[in-house]
Amino acid sequence: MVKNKIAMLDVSELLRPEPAFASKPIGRYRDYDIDHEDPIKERVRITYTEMHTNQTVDYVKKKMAEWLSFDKFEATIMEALESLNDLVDESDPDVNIPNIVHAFQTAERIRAIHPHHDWFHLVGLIHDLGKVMAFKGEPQWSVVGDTFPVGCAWANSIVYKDTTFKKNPDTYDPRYNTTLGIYSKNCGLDNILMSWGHDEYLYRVLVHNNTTIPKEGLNMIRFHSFYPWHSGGDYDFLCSEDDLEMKKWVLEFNKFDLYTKGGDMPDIKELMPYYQTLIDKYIPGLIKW
Ligand SMILES: O[C@H]1[C@H](O)[C@@H](O)[C@H](O)[C@@H](O)[C@H]1O
Ligand SMILES: [Fe+2]
Ligand SMILES: [Fe+2]
Repeated sequence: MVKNKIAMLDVSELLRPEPAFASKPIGRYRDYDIDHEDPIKERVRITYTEMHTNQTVDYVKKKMAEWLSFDKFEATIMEALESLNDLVDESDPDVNIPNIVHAFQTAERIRAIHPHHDWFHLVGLIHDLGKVMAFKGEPQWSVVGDTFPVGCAWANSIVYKDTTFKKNPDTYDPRYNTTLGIYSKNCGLDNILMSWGHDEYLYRVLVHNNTTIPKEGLNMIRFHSFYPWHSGGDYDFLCSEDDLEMKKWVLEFNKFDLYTKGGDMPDIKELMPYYQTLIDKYIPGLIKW
């Protein structure tokens, strides 16, 4: 069933040509070089330093217990989206404007390339909505940025890996600092503890509220920030065969998530009615967050 739906997507997209819509040269995205004189680079570096210092097995378990009771507030998807007007993501070297613009840029480009998959347009629009946690007391380092598994050794492709984990107690914990750590080989991504952030939270919110977004769309949301895996070439040993199959679709999503950053400003007001119809179709009404 799931496979059929995936097969309907345009596979030529999977060749990952340089997306024609990228607004700057591809190599200029995701620049995490350290430059203490550059205020945006410093903002990004500090956010990751706090994240990599504090995201531990115990921390993730605590956050899951706290957020996955879905008793924090109620809001429609559109209300949550509008709140992103007030959020500038401090982990992102490519976006220095409110996240709602990024939501519409991602969604509109997906819509242009995959016109027939309306659920995919919606995934583009809402994929970062888990960032609402930042308005409910979570520091940005616990909400935004790339994700990575806790409970096993930090992989080399994690950004700033060599400098930012030095004060994290799990770095020195023999239960957690081997390649496999607490996991078994190919145990499946569903069975690992990921650093706490907006991906897992939104995925769980959608499932809890009985969304009808197809599985491949839910996985795009759940793993879109797992760059060390989908783009860094690490952690395949934790994956099941299904996970490896799914990676192609996460990468397909990533193209739009990343390379639309800095592109044309969407006319949000004009686009709202179309996206409201998608919300009504796949995740209507008041949502428990
Ligand atoms: O800084 C960005 C941003 O926080 C995105 O929402 C997240 O998905 C990316 O992984 C990250 O690099
Ligand atoms: Fe994101
Ligand atoms: Fe995003």
